[in-house]
Amino acid sequence: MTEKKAVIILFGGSGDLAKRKLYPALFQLFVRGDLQEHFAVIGTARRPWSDEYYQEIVTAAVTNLPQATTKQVKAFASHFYYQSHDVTDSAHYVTLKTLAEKLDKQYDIGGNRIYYMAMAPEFFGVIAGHIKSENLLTPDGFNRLVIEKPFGHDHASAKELNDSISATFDENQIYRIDHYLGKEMVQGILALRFGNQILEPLWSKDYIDNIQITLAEAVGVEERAGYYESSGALRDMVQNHIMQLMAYLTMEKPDTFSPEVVHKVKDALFSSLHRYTPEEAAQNFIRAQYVSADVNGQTVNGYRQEDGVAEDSMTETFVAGKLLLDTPRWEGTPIYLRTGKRLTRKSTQVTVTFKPVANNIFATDGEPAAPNRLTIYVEPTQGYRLEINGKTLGQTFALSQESLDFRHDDASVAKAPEAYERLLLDVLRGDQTNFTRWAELDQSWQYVDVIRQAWDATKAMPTYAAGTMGPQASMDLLTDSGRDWAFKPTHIKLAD
Ligand SMILES: NC(=O)C1=CN([C@@H]2O[C@H](COP(=O)(O)OP(=O)(O)OC[C@H]3O[C@@H](n4cnc5c(N)ncnc54)[C@H](OP(=O)(O)O)[C@@H]3O)[C@@H](O)[C@H]2O)C=CC1
Ligand SMILES: O=C1O[C@H](COP(=O)(O)O)[C@@H](O)[C@H](O)[C@H]1O
Repeated sequence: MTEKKAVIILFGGSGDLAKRKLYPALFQLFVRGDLQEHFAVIGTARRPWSDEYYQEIVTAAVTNLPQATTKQVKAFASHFYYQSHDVTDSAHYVTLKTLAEKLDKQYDIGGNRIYYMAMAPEFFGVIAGHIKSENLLTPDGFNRLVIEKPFGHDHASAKELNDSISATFDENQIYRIDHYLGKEMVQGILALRFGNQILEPLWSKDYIDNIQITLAEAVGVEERAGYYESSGALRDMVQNHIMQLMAYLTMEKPDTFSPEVVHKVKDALFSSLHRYTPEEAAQNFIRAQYVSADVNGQTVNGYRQEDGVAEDSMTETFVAGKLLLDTPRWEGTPIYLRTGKRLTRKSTQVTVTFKPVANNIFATDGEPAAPNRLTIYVEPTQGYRLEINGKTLGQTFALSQESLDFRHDDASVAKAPEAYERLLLDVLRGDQTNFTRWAELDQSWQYVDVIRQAWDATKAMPTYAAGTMGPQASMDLLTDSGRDWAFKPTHIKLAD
């Protein structure tokens, strides 16, 4: 493995994301040797911390990780420096530049810079503007911008944001994070699709009846009402994570596995989203909000009773919908998606239901054979299950459903890199495959805006009881065409 070199300037160094995700991910890269001697992190935020205090914060964030030894943690934390900095004040960028140059020399980095925006999105454009106006970009090595979600609030604000960062960074320097793209089993969709001759030729409307994507969460809004109230499930989960999963499930096969080619086929896929009129969107996408319920003997708050949520909040905590693609491969094949908070249990999974065999010669009553079904378990379980028909044991010839199951074991899952670790390594390596591009967001925001527009035209906010899999209307989306959600958990598990 070649050691990676960079000065990482982290805007929002005292924030929750930095402490919970970024420091642990960087530490794992350090332990694995991807980062060794030639890196430095400059954390910035307004609070007046010293380098020593900042290093204590970083130490606390990584000290309890399973692989952490005191020696390693100390060596790791010594690479961290702090600058008190208000991102709106251009004078601070001058000192930031000087410090970055000093550390570049000290650690023999060669001019590489990563600018990580772990702050509220309203600051993204301001920071990018100052990086340019105060000449922070280095001519010698690489300059890469990592930008957190949410990337905009709607199409107009996403475009405005994109224009503002694009005034400083080229598209090939921008790494827009969608942490689902860093998940093992999301990346595994590509392996499954394009690495198996038994699947690849069947992956189309000719053989597949429907695809279902579920991102179910057991938790409620937690402490994030401030953000979630203005977001809701459609913007928080559908526009980004679900759309990305959908693209990996349905895009054409890239000729090579390179970022440019993967993005080219993804761009084409996003351009083929079948756009609904607002009336069609209202029929094909439903929303709802969770209400209080007794779950496993405990009363669980409804969304409107959560801290920071308005009593008359019109924010949806659940979305289900039917999406169509205008491509020869998928014309007419429904892709059902749903996501929500306070559902029966945490589970991200995909189910691909194949069409039943034509002319079931084993049926005496003309009944079709059960359809084959492939389930991809993304999280917390990670693995696959293929349901097939076999002969029922015994004398009479009848079909019975059997399954081929594979699960990654817990120990291997625990050892595998976490999403942020994978993505940070990709940034260090300069691999943009697992990041989103503007062309995709351009399309997905336009798609989602129509749904929002349709919902905003009505005052109705349907509800579902906490601990269930959403409202009846979500089931009706499928039952109307004789289908059913494949994932129907019964045992409620609100805490993981
Ligand atoms: N937390 C999470 O799990 C996730 C977060 N994200 C995204 O990551 C980003 C950061 O989120 P999160 O860490 O939770 O947010 P926090 O509110 O915890 O952190 C915000 C950071 O910004 C700093 N800050 C605020 N205003 C200024 C300013 N004017 N100048 C300089 N620094 C400032 C704060 O420090 P100070 O107050 O000292 O200035 C703090 O370090 C957001 O875009 C969020 O949507 C995405 C996915 C998950
Ligand atoms: O981006 C987000 O994702 C989380 C769910 O992520 P997961 O990795 O736990 O599946 C969600 O809770 C949050 O609301 C959203 O902002």
